[in-house]
Amino acid sequence: MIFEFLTTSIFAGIAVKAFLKKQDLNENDSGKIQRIISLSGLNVKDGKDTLTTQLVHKKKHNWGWEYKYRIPLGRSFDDYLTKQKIIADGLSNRSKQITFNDLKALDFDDGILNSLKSLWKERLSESKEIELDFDGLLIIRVFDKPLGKRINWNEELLKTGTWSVPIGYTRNGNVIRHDFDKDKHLIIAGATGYGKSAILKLISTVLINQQPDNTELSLIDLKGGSAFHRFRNCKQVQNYSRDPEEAEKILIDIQKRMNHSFENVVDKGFEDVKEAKVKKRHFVIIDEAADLTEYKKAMTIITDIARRGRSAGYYLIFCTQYPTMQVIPPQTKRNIIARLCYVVDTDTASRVVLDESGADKLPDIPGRGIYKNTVKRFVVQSPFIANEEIQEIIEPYIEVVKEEVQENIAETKTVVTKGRKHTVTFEEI
Ligand SMILES: Nc1ncnc2c1ncn2[C@@H]1O[C@H](COP(=O)(O)OP(=O)(O)OP(=O)(O)O)[C@@H](O)[C@H]1O
Repeated sequence: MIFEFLTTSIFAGIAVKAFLKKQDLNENDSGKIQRIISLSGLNVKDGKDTLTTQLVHKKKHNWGWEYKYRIPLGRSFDDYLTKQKIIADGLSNRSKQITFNDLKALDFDDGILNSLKSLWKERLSESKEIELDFDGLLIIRVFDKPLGKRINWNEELLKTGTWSVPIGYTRNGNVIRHDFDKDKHLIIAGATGYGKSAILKLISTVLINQQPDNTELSLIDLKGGSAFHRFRNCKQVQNYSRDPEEAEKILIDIQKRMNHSFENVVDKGFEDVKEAKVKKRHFVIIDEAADLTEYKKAMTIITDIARRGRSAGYYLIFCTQYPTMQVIPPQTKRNIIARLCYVVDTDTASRVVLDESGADKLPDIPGRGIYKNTVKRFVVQSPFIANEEIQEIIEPYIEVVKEEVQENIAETKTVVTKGRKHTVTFEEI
């Protein structure tokens, strides 16, 4: 009884203190931001005067705070973007916010002290996330909670019968989707290890599941890895290659078939396959596109698919770790409006992919990216699908062809014919 009274009082005390502290911290963020901005050299000297960044407005939202500042003459929004990480780190500086909900969510399997200690440690290492924007005033959004570092795949993300695939979750829990029939091709970029292959596998799995009879895939995996390997025998996969020379031949063939589709659709007066009520869609997925830059014919065909494939139902998913003008030629880029950019090393790389800075300022989290389509721009955390989950979803569509494998195990032989793999006894052969 006494123990219960004591623990309840301690928790209530901590919660009230945390709440007050949080209010105080948040209220103070505008001033703190101004200080960080001044200290990072963004004030402007004008004769004897020093022009500073002036707070004009601040507003509390359910996700955090939005501050608006007037920037001094002589400074541009880009100057502030270059300081985004400094501002975020300054605000994260040892912010210890324990809320009542955190306490409620604790399980005490490890004992009260250990549970509190690990919660405290978690809060200390948690960093605040911010976003910068500009609408004539500098807008700084400070989020109460960071976006999840890993959001696992769940089957509710599937939309059977559509060409819409999940790209990521926003901070308010909305799922952002890329609809290939609407937004058509997609460029995916990001530094090594930030989730490009993971999202390509997710997209392939979702397309196979949602439209098993209408999806056609050409998987070109030039990274020398094995990202697409498990898909190679799916009935939807028409081409699979890990070699650039072979990839070029595949692209030549795809172009011929695209021309045929183009004649059937556009030359007959339809705007695109959707209007012509053609059901099939062909996805050309290239990872890593930089390895094709030496292959001029392949690059020309890629540009052609980007330009005419949108009507013909030939959609390009163009993935690279090296976003430069050589790898993503301007003619290709012009025809691929939707972009997904994970963390990149430089401002220039971010601009090549998104036409704006920002992906270089994302926190170092795999799966964290900026997705832009014709309408909007979102910071997202892509869902992560494990290989076992992929296998389970694609298993019904795996066919093995033209191989005959002999296994001298007992008196059986595994026969692989067009269709499913099955095991028979020697007498049956
Ligand atoms: N959406 C995600 N959420 C959480 N973790 C992820 C996500 N995507 C990838 N990861 C983690 O990052 C690792 C690397 O991801 P991935 O192989 O997709 O990177 P990549 O960008 O393709 O790298 P590279 O170009 O070097 O092949 C994965 O093994 C996984 O552990």
